[in-house]
Amino acid sequence: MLKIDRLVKQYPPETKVLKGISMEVHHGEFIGVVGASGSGKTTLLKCLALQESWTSGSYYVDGNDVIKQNALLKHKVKREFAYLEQNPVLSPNRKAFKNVLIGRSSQTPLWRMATGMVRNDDYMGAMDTLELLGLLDKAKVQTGQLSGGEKQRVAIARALVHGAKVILADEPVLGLDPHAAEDVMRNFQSVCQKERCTVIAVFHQVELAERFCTRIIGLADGDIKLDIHGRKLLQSEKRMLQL
Ligand SMILES: Nc1ncnc2c1ncn2[C@@H]1O[C@H](COP(=O)(O)OP(=O)(O)OP(=O)(O)O)[C@@H](O)[C@H]1O
Repeated sequence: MLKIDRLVKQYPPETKVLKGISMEVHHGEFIGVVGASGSGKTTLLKCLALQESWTSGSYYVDGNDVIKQNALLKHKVKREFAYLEQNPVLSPNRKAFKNVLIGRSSQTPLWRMATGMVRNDDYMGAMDTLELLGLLDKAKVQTGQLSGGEKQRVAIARALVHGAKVILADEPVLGLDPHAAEDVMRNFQSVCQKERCTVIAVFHQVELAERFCTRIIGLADGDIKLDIHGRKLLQSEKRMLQL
């Protein structure tokens, strides 16, 4: 479904952060990206989400060359891919479902955004997604009053609500205690399985990637140094990735 061929990302004047990443991603995979701080994990996700330009390389989505083709295809990719940023910003004074609705804003006419009049479909979509994430009972609670794990699930719901096929999540459980992180990950995984999403997620904690991902990619110094399926990392592999 995704084919990345020799992706190079260089920031001016000459900081080469990604040095020629090649990989294929198949439909339904749940990939964990691990690596030491500064290895290029966030940059990789941003390039895949087209939030960052590519210095060079080819990118095929369902066989279409995204880099070379027209703006329409880029727009389609951006719409069908959800990018869940590190530390997502939520409005604490809005109810949880209103924060989720922001995820549908690209499909909402301006006048509705301005007047706050929500279409029934949008409302139902937000509530359905919150239910899938086990948060229906908190849908009308002010977001600022939710726990860290609940806020994280609101952010995930916001990313999911526009029916994304591919989810690119940067540290989806950042800052949560192990118990809450496990809970959020379990929800996240089951929703993605149910909705048949493909996921690429960055993790600081290798154990979470080992527990929830079907495949683990290890980055070091801007390149893929490890690509394993269905098993834990060996101690020697952790040392190589400086984890
Ligand atoms: N906009 C930018 N301009 C210049 N250099 C950048 C920019 N963004 C990132 N970098 C550099 O690219 C390198 C990789 O950054 P990136 O955020 O991708 O790493 P990471 O593996 O996600 O790190 P962490 O685990 O600490 O979040 C870092 O050395 C960083 O300083």
